[in-house]
Parts: sequence; C-alpha cells; structure tokens
Amino acid sequence: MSEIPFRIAATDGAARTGALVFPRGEIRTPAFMPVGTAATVKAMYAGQVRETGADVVLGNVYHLMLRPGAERVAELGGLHRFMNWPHPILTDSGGFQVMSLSSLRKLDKDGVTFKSHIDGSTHRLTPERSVEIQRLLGADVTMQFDECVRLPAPPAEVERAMRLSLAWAERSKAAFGTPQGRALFGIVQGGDAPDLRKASARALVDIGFDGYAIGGLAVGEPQHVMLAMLEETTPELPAGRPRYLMGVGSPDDLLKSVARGVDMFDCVMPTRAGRHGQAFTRFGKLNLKNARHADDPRPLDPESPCPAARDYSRAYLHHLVKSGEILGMMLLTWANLDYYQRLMEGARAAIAAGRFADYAAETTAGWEAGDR
Ligand SMILES: Nc1nc(=O)c2cc3nc(NCCN4CCCCC4)[nH]c3cc2[nH]1
Repeated sequence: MSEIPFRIAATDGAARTGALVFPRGEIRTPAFMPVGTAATVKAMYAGQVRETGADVVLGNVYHLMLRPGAERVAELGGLHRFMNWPHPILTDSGGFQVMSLSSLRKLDKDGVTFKSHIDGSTHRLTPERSVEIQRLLGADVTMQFDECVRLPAPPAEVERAMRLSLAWAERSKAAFGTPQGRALFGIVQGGDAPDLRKASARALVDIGFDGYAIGGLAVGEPQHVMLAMLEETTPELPAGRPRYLMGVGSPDDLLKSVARGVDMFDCVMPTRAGRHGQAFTRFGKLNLKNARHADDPRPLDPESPCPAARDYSRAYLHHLVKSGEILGMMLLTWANLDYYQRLMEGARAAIAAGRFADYAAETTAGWEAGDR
C-alpha cells in the first residue's frame, strides 16, 4: 500500500469530504475529474481547467498508447510536462476503452489483443503492460487493468468478468510495486448482482489497494440500479480509503452518489455536452441550439463568477452554436466545467456543515424550477 494520505475532514450520513494528498498537490473530495483523454481537456487550455477548480484530470492508456505512444510521452518528460498540467493525473487502464472503441478485439485470460480505431494496427494490453504504460505516463493514480461488461448481461458473463478482473487486480498490484507518492486503485466489478459486487469488493480489500473504484456501471443500466449497486458496495470498502465511481455522471448522478459514499468522479458529459451546444446551469440543462434562445439577451447565469456563464448572451451562444463556431464549444465547455466544479465545491462545504441533504434538495429544486 502506498503512503498517499486520505484526510476525511467531515462526514454527513454516508457522504464524506476531505482530501487525497499527493506530492503534486491535493485532490479535494468529493472531486470531479475532467476527462483529458488525448492529453487535452477538449477546447480548454491547462491553466483554464485549473481555474475552474479542478485538482486532477483523467488520461487514458488506450488513446495515449496508440497516439503519441507511451514511450514517446516518457521520453518527453511524462504526461504532466507533455500537457503542461503540473497537478495530479489519474489514468484509466485501457480495458474499458478497448471494448468501446477498438475493432476486432480478442480477450483471453492474460489480456486483450485489439486493432487500433485510428489505423487498424494490432496491439495487446495485459495487466503488466497497462501498469507499465501508466508508469511511463507518470500517473499519480494508476487504475488496475480490468474487464467491464455492458449491462444487461447474463449473470454467468458478469461473474466471469468479475473473477477475471480480480485475477488482473492481483497481477496489476504485483506489477505496480510500491512507487513513492503514487497510488494504485482496484476496480470493483459484478454488474447488477449484489452478491457479486460484495464478493468483488471484499476480495479487492483482501488484496489491498490505495483506493477503490466502482466500475461496471454507467454502462446502460437505469440510475436506480446504479444507486442500488453503490448501496451494496460502499459499505464493503474501507472507510479510510477513497471511492471512485467511474464514468459518472450527470449533476444529479453526482449528488445522489456522494450521498451514498462516493468521493471521486469522472465523466465526459460536461465537456462533450459543451461541444454539442448544451449548458449545465443552476436552472437545469439548456440546449443552446434551440430557437427559443435566438433573441434572449440574458447570459446563462448572471450570478455566476465564470465569465463564460456571465458575460455572453444566450442569443450569442445560440448564434455561435448554430454557426458551428469554435468559440461556442470553448465557452460552453468552460461554463460546464465551472458548473461541475462549483457543484462539488458546494457539496464539500455542505458536508462540512452537516447539511448535505438540504444542499442536494435545494440544488435539485433549482434544476426543476427550470429557467426563470
Ligand atoms: N477501467 C474501467 N473500468 C470500468 O469498469 C469502467 C466503467 C465505466 N463506465 C463508464 N461510463 C461512461 C458513461 N459515459 C456517460 C456520458 C456519455 C459517454 C459515456 N466509463 C467507464 C470507465 C471504466 N473504466
């Protein structure tokens, strides 16, 4: 186990607030991690991502091994130097992206062989190679190599993938070693089966990790199933270590998952929605492509400290989005990431004040009240 301290400052029901302390800086929790798949948080420069309040960004083994290549990034000083992000980076281990992006993949008990979605070249990932790539990139948080099945799936398939992921958890940990100042997270699998979720969590805790991700969710199941699996899983995980729900989610997903003991999140939603003309606000989600914004002189939110949400009219944003202007993607990505970070900042403060349930209710009421 590494010596990455996780300080829990306060709890409120199952919700926790605190900080993970890395040599490159702290990760305040609950934390939202912007997705920086190809060594960039799309449409944002690194300092701007930091200004939104992000403490950590996510990178992907799958994309970076294909282009520009892990050894090349290492030669150039590592991912932090390469993308000019001196703060913590968490890298996903590649299995999930292989299954969702590559073609012609062959999975066996040792790993996965696949063809690149970029140029069709053949590659192989094993637990050892994934951990090595994450070392070459210089990740502060390394994810074990795992297999995630889409839902719904036959119980036997869910169990097979869960047991294979446990075997790969052991091999990932053996390959990781005990590098100073770097953390390795295990990933709980088990689909929508409570008994498999508990077995996976208990087995990972027996192996011992610096943190525990909850994987195999946000893969097509309804929100209530995801939340039910959190309720089955988080009580089996050590209270003193961070929990990371992978690939989640909407603002509503985040608040409901924080209430069930989750500390860390990542999702493409704020950045992808921004590029598609959608804005997350205190009043709910707006689609700036909609003609109803064409003459609206109001900004997204006049009370927002974020210039993208405060200093540009909806009419202008509508114009940019309809015209396919790059600035439209930039401003809406900025506004969305800022909104997600402020949502998490508010959650941290509410938990510290013992009023998280009220905070979640007030925030949800704001979304439901809609645009004033
Ligand atoms: N190593 C690993 N293991 C997982 O079980 C996993 C499970 C995941 N589940 C998601 N869901 C992403 C959902 N996302 C929502 C917004 C639109 C694009 C898809 N991402 C994931 C990433 C994952 N990574």
